[in-house]
Amino acid sequence: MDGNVEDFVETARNKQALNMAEMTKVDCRHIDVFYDEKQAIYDISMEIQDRAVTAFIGPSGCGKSTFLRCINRMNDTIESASVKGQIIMDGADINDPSIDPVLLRSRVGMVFQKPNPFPKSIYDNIAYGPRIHGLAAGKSELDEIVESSLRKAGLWEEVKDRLAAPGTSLSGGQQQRLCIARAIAVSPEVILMDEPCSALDPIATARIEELIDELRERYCIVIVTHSMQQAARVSQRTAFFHLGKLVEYGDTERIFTNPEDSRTQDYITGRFG
Ligand SMILES: Nc1ncnc2c1ncn2[C@@H]1O[C@H](COP(=O)(O)OP(=O)(O)OP(=O)(O)O)[C@@H](O)[C@H]1O
Repeated sequence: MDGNVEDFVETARNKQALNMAEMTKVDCRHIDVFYDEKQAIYDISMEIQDRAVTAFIGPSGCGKSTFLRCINRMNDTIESASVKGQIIMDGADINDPSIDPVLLRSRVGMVFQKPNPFPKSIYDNIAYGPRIHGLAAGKSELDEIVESSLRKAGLWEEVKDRLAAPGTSLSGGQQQRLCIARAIAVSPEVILMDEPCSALDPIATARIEELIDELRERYCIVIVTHSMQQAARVSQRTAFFHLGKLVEYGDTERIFTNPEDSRTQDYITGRFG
């Protein structure tokens, strides 16, 4: 064998780490979405990796949010919307009639553009999901879930002495971290974020971006963003959408430095969009 045993073991560990990091979490196959007769998404297939951040970019109206909503069946809530194709998660198609969309949405959490805390206390915002899904056996377990979710969202130190205060009494950036903590509280596997920083100032945005970077070690994260800088800062993979089609998808660094398609190049250099 070339080299020493330590080198060999180290290489094997690195390979394993790489394989782990590159595992597919969500496999989207031939997705079409229609709003009544109008088609908004055309035959999109893509594999989204686990323990990584995938950014969806593209000009306004290209279908980023529509496609994102397919991943937790939020389009079911829009009467005119219909989705075709398969989305395989852990071996099962999430669109199969046997899948309960409410349970699915606890596995695939969502954070929206505008922070939307419930009109409840900070504590109850987090405790709500675990309560309805029966995730805590009693009060002390619920307290633990609330604390650990707030810690993971980087909010615990700021709110631990005011858990009974309304969620809406927090600043915009804190409210968005509260919504992230609420998503985390039901132990999701995937977190979808639809322009989560668009209502925040640069400091609150930086805090959320740091948080996304920490969370990617545990979750599969998909973020829709209009900010090229944000996509480049937080994601490992980037998908460029145009007119309802997936034009290009790959490692963020390559997409931003050496895109294959002229439409991607034009968009990232600000020539359109
Ligand atoms: N509820 C809806 N009913 C009918 N059409 C819709 C609905 N939501 C989106 N659309 C249409 O589907 C297309 C894709 O919209 P979508 O919001 O997914 O794009 P987007 O890339 O996320 O845009 P933006 O960056 O502006 O948020 C657009 O033509 C839009 O008008």
